[in-house]
Amino acid sequence: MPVFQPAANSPDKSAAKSAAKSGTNSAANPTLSRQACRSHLRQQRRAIAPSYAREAGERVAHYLRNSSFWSADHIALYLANDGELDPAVIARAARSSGKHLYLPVITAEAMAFCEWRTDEPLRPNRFGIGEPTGTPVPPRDLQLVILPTVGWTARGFRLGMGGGYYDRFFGSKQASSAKRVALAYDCQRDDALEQLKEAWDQPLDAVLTESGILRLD
Ligand SMILES: Nc1nc2c(c(=O)[nH]1)N(C=O)[C@@H](CNc1ccc(C(=O)N[C@@H](CCC(=O)O)C(=O)O)cc1)CN2
Ligand SMILES: Nc1ncnc2c1ncn2[C@@H]1O[C@H](COP(=O)(O)OP(=O)(O)OP(=O)(O)O)[C@@H](O)[C@H]1O
Repeated sequence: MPVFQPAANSPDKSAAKSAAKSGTNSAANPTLSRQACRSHLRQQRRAIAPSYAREAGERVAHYLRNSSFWSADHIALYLANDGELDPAVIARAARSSGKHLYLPVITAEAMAFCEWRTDEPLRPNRFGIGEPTGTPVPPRDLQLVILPTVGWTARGFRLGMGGGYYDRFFGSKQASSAKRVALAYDCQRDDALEQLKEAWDQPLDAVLTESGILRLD
């Protein structure tokens, strides 16, 4: 049985601070800093043991089902890639409760969500992640969006893969009013990432990890 502990997150081990030490975290070049932090945090994420990952997937489904976020009937999530915390158990629980699920579908810059029907064949996007082939759902129809995460802070800042897809989705004119819950491991928390915040970064409603739900309201 894996042991679950709060993130070992001493300031010196933080991705943002180590990027600073290696000279990549200059305020003059926030893009480079983000890249350095992403690379460090993604490496850490990929190193998580499969048994820990499985238990974490069960735990986050348990926490979510016991939260007010579970009242949503239209839920966007993602197919795990690159060591991301896998929402598969959440997806199974949602399907057996009769909820509608949606997956991201990307074009060059934009992202929409299409319904993910049971047993529907998916088409890989340019990153090799499967996508449904139907019509995009109007963003206002989504009630809960579970976001893939590279890094997060206790104040609700999220660092993603760097495409800016989720920020553009939530920042767009027909913006979705869906609740935004980042799904991540405790070890992806690095409060020093706050320094990298930009005007376009969209706030989260909560962060869901193997330890519980951190609400940000
Ligand atoms: N599971 C999952 N689905 C998602 C996202 C995500 O972060 N996770 N996205 C969140 O926005 C969108 C896709 N964005 C992505 C951006 C970069 C890479 C990626 O693997 N990049 C490679 C470089 C590959 C290349 O340049 O061809 C890399 O950084 O190693 C994957 C997904 C929509 N779907
Ligand atoms: N609302 C927006 N309008 C225009 N450009 C944006 C917007 N949001 C993000 N971008 C662009 O997208 C790029 C990547 O953004 P960012 O580093 O925040 O991505 P991310 O949140 O890590 O990625 P993702 O959401 O795809 O996982 C930024 O450099 C910025 O130029």
